[in-house]
Amino acid sequence: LEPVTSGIAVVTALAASGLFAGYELLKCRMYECCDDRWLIANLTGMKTALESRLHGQHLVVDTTVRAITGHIKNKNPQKALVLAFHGWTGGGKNFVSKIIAEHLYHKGMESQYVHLFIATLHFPHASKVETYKDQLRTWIKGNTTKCPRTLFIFDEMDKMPEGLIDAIKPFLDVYPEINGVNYRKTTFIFLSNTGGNAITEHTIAHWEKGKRREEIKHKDMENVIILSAYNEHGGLWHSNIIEMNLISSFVPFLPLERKHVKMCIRDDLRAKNISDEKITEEILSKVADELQYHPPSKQLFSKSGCKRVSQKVDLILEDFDND
Ligand SMILES: Nc1ncnc2c1ncn2[C@@H]1O[C@H](COP(=O)(O)OP(=O)(O)OP(=O)(O)O)[C@@H](O)[C@H]1O
Repeated sequence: LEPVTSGIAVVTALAASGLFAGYELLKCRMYECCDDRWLIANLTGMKTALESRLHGQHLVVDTTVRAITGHIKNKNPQKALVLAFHGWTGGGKNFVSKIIAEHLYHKGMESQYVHLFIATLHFPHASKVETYKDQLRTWIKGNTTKCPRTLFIFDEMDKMPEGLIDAIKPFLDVYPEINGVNYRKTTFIFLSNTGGNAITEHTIAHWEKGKRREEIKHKDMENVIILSAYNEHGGLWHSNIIEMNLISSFVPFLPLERKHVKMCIRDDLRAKNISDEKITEEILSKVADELQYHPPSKQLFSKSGCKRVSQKVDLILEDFDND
């Protein structure tokens, strides 16, 4: 009887594992899994979307696309990808993060493999920095274990308790693995307003020399940002992550000019189903006039970038309804 019993056991085990594999396959068709079906890596689409939807940020498109493409295409990257987005409010840092998420994950920002931390929401008390450090390490470890290609976005880095981000330094370094977890395929994006003033000053100096905005080089701006991020108070202040060169790329967001604001206004009107023939230069100017520009003597850049555009457009939508 013995060979028969063991034979039955083998068949049962095989059937069970077959059933389980079938169930997993079916489950991953319907629900998000950490596989190629859901981790779409649409790099061409990402480039096209950034080129067509992001206005006035030539340095961002270039550096971001290159860094992400290099990291994703490398089957065995040496370390996690760490991008530091710096610039004034409303220049598109969150917007770009969203575009990246949408082209790397089928479910975009809704993906369970995309995590957004907002400093004032998740880490509001400087006195609790030690607790936050433990929570952050546990959270990142748990999520990277679930899916190695996870995206972590940290918004408001400038408002993050100082020293906190250094807790994740080992995850950003070149270790093959830490306690059995490999962090090298993860991507971290840090969003920050630090460096915004320095970027603006540099952009004004460039403009005063009569040069085109598109001639501003990433290399010049990168040094400007590193100094500001390290010396201005905020999450990266005197950070080991900068000292140890663990940031793969510092990405400068330039202050937006009136002409870029007008492009954002046009996008917003189109998104609100206003037809192109109704979007006149007069309308664009009318909305653009609602925003504030500086420096006072030159009125070059929108103080809030494109951030308040949608609200301002809402104010004139009634004019279209009455047409
Ligand atoms: N360069 C841009 N091109 C096109 N649209 C933009 C650009 N910058 C901002 N926008 C629009 O303005 C909105 C607000 O911008 P966003 O939240 O990305 O700015 P931010 O740089 O993250 O600001 P903050 O530093 O205040 O968080 C975006 O959702 C987008 O619609």
